[in-house]
Amino acid sequence: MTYGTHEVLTGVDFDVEQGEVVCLLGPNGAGKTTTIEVLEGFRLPSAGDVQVLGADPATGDDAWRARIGVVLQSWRDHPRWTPRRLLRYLAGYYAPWSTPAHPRPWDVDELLGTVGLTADADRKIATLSGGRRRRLDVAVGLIGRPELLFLDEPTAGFDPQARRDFHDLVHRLADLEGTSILLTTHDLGEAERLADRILILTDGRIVADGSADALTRQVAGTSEVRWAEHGERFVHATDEPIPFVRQLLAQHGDELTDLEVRRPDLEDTYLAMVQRFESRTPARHLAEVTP
Ligand SMILES: Nc1ncnc2c1ncn2[C@@H]1O[C@H](COP(=O)(O)OP(=O)(O)OP(=O)(O)O)[C@@H](O)[C@H]1O
Repeated sequence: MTYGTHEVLTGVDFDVEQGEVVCLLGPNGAGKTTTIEVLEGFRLPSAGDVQVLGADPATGDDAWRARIGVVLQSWRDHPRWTPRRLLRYLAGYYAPWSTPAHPRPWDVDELLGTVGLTADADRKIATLSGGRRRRLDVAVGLIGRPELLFLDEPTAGFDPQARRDFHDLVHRLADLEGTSILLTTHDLGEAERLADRILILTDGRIVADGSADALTRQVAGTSEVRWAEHGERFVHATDEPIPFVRQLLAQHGDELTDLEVRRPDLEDTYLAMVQRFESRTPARHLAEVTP
């Protein structure tokens, strides 16, 4: 994918299975939104092959579009309408595409309840807080009961309870309805909780693809052992935490008042992978210009 002469995506190759929750991670400007917009059919790719629900998004018709839900990173809503009116209006577009196997749209009252907007259903959208407007964005993405849902930073602005409720909703959609979900986020805890698979995009390429556990195992890093003894706290970095803890317990077991082993988590893994790739980039350029 290029914007003018600026190459933005150069190595993006992946499949998503039905019911899978895949999370696209990457630094600002890596190309996540561009990738999602190409898959949604909002942008025409400059080259390459894209199939979404069996069709090329560039030529997807209304029947194809009705099967897809989209929550954009920013969305211009209708400030003078109410959430209920907006959702009822949009719901009407999906009704013709309802089938016995896949009834559409979502019942508006039920959906308002699901995203926690019942109390705000009849307020003007302009008067809603940023987080509540974001919940409405999510409802707009869901109203057609999509088989495939694209979520671009869906929880930006959510309070902790709304975030937790949203995570439960994503699990329900994937596990109970078989909805496939591709989302971007900068919240690595969220990615770890939600994603069956994580793709890390850096500088237009996918540099890692796997479950949070598998990625963390790939970058087997140093663990930290923390303990407290006689009111004093200690920390020790080691690649072999188990022998170290065994020795610690054998020597000081009775005196320990606290003990914690912290293994590298997704955030450590993500930062290590992005740094590893970024530190390679200048070397690659150097190699290219060296005769
Ligand atoms: N309409 C556009 N015209 C020209 N360049 C663009 C356009 N949209 C995005 N870009 C460029 O493409 C690159 C990738 O942008 P994109 O928005 O896809 O990144 P992102 O990974 O989603 O970033 P963020 O995490 O900040 O949302 C950036 O260098 C950006 O400046």
